[in-house]
Amino acid sequence: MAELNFGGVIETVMTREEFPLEKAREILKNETIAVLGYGVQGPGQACNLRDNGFNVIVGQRQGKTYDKAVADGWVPGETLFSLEEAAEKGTIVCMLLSDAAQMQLWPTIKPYLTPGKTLYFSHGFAINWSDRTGVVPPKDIDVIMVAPKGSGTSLRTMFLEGRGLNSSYAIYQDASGKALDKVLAFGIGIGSGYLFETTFKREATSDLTGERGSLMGAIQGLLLAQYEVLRENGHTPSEAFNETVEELTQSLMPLFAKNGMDWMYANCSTTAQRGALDWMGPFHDAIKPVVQKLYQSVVTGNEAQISIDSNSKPDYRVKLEAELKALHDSEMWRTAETVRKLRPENN
Ligand SMILES: NC(=O)c1ccc[n+]([C@@H]2O[C@H](COP(=O)([O-])OP(=O)(O)OC[C@H]3O[C@@H](n4cnc5c(N)ncnc54)[C@H](O)[C@@H]3O)[C@@H](O)[C@H]2O)c1
Ligand SMILES: CC(C)(O)[C@@H](O)C(=O)O
Ligand SMILES: [Mg+2]
Ligand SMILES: [Mg+2]
Repeated sequence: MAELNFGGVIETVMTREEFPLEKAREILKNETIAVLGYGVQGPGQACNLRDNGFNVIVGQRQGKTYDKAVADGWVPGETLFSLEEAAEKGTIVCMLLSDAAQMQLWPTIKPYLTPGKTLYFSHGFAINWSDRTGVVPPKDIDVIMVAPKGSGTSLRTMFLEGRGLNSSYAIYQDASGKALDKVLAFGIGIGSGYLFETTFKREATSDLTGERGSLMGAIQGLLLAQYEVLRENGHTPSEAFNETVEELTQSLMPLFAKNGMDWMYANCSTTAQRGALDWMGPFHDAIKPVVQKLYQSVVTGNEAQISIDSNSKPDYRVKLEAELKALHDSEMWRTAETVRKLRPENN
């Protein structure tokens, strides 16, 4: 594994050069990979593995996502089964059900986890909060994780573009003595670029913090606050949206994605640089206590419990869809629809 310097801290990283696809195929050549769940990660991982030449089957309950699996070329009775049938046939059983469903269906899946099999996750949730989820694997199986650092949709589109999404990996149980080779082969098989070492606990807590924080929750909170202030002070929707979101995603984010924050700053006016450098402090100081509160809520298991409780309610989907519709129907995101149409490439 490569030893890389991350801002002065050395970490080990597995690269595709060191662990080529041929090696991954060789390691997993006798395995049947059963992907349980065909929501967001399921399709990304199952299709990438299939395209990379692995032996993959899908387990999915009947309904909309079952039909999506058929449309993606999975054949009922050959490569597409019920959850129970797939868990029985699979030698690597992949828990790509929603985190709440992994907990609910654990008593159904567990009997199929016979000695010598491997249980695979893409999140540390079920294992790290096993006191709340009840997911306690038998001792005579391997338990591994590859957690792509991004949406399953991006995992698939980046794979099709010849790119790769980086993932972290961890081993919870190594009954076979071969779990490391297996987890690395799996990570390369699903199309990861680089594989970062972690633990189930670190992945679970950092992932929940990230998605509640800067990746999703905090970004929407910040953008909305600025949009509202601009609107309350007489700016038009298009102006408020352009100065809050459109310029960020279209012009500035690609700059700092490519060459870092200083590069983005260097490509803006001295007026912008002075003001941004002055105001990053007050923003940091206002937000850090909120991030600290969030991290405590994650690490104590409170966030996991909220997720378990809400996801287990029968009207969960209906309520979630209503909340997402309210976001969609808000002035800010309706403005976004019109602004997106005005991108020259969309005309
Ligand atoms: N969404 C992502 O891109 C992403 C990224 C990284 C890691 N993960 C992790 O990957 C795993 C899968 O996440 P996801 O977002 O793809 O899940 P999801 O919410 O899209 O659900 C996956 C599948 O679970 C099935 N399911 C839900 N409830 C069920 C039930 N009661 N009975 C039977 N089937 C049921 C659904 O039919 C669906 O096909 C999770 O551990 C998640 O934390 C997800
Ligand atoms: C894609 C994310 C946000 O990184 C993932 O953690 C998820 O839960 O969907
Ligand atoms: Mg997550
Ligand atoms: Mg994540």
